[in-house]
Amino acid sequence: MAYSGSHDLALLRKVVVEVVEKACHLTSKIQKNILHEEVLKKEDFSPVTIADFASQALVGHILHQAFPHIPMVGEEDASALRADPKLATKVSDHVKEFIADISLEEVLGALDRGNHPGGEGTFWVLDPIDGTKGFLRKEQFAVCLCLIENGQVLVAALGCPNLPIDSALPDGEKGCVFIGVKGKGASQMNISTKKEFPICVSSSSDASKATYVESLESGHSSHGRHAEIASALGMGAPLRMDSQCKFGVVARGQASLYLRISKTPQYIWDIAAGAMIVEEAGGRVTDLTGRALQFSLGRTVGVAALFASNGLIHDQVLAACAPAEDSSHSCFV
Ligand SMILES: Nc1ncnc2c1ncn2[C@@H]1O[C@H](COP(=O)(O)O)[C@@H](O)[C@H]1OP(=O)(O)O
Ligand SMILES: [Mg+2]
Ligand SMILES: [Mg+2]
Ligand SMILES: [Mg+2]
Repeated sequence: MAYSGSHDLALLRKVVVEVVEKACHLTSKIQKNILHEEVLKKEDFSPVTIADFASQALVGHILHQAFPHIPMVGEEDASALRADPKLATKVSDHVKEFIADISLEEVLGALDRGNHPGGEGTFWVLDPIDGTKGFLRKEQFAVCLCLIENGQVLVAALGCPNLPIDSALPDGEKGCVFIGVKGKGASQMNISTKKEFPICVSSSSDASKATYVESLESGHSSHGRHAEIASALGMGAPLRMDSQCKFGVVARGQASLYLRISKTPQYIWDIAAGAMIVEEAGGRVTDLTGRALQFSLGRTVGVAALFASNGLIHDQVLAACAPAEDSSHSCFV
């Protein structure tokens, strides 16, 4: 459906793509030589690195300069860095490679811009590195940014520095950005050449011939439950990869289904950008009962289990999910 609001979507798209590209360069550079002491554990034992902090500070600062009145929901904040001045300086030095005159206090302030609670209204949503575990394994990760207005994602970009540009050439050139604009479709851009082309989901309506994709980490979603659903549909083995790159892989038709059956409510920064890009590419993203995801509830989408498909096999997947699904997986609000 065409967007009829007051935002200049072309301008937003330009800024979003440019800032995600910058964050891809920054995080890729850090990924090459990341040190053990540059990785912290959060309260939930998940890792966070200087690259996550630097990426959020860079994106937060640039967006604030361009759109001072739009707040941001981001995964990270500056509290760990305020307690560790040495690490804070390292982060700041990385950001300075892109914004020469930024001060340490501005870096910390830009990081703390991620503390917005979400809900109704207009705000950015940023996951500065989605798939930090993949990032540390030197595998897939994504920089995920979108703008939400009253629960609708208007513009989204997924920067995937390590994803092969052509899925038929897994050892070929890597590094792409998936882009979605409300009502205008989705595209894939090559990070180094800037070449861009429209993408669309697969045209396969036979679930038994479809490829599905899931997290590489068995602790992030239930591989066992995914396998039961896949088996009911007659699907083969999954493709496993870290991060929202999985949404990109569905959006460009490389896989027809992304299953994410977790036990914890999903954060909007883990879902919103990728889900919108799949929808703009012609696919569908819902919870296991077929309800659309809600991005105006706060910092989570309220559900723990969801899937993205090419649309054509969506009802078949819903039917396969239905019999054994525990209702406690579906709603946390
Ligand atoms: N225990 C967990 N359960 C579900 N998701 C998690 C868990 N720990 C981290 N995540 C988040 O899951 C996403 C990665 O999922 P995947 O396994 O599909 O790559 C990331 O957003 C990651 O956060 P982060 O952004 O910090 O990497
Ligand atoms: Mg994290
Ligand atoms: Mg994430
Ligand atoms: Mg993250």
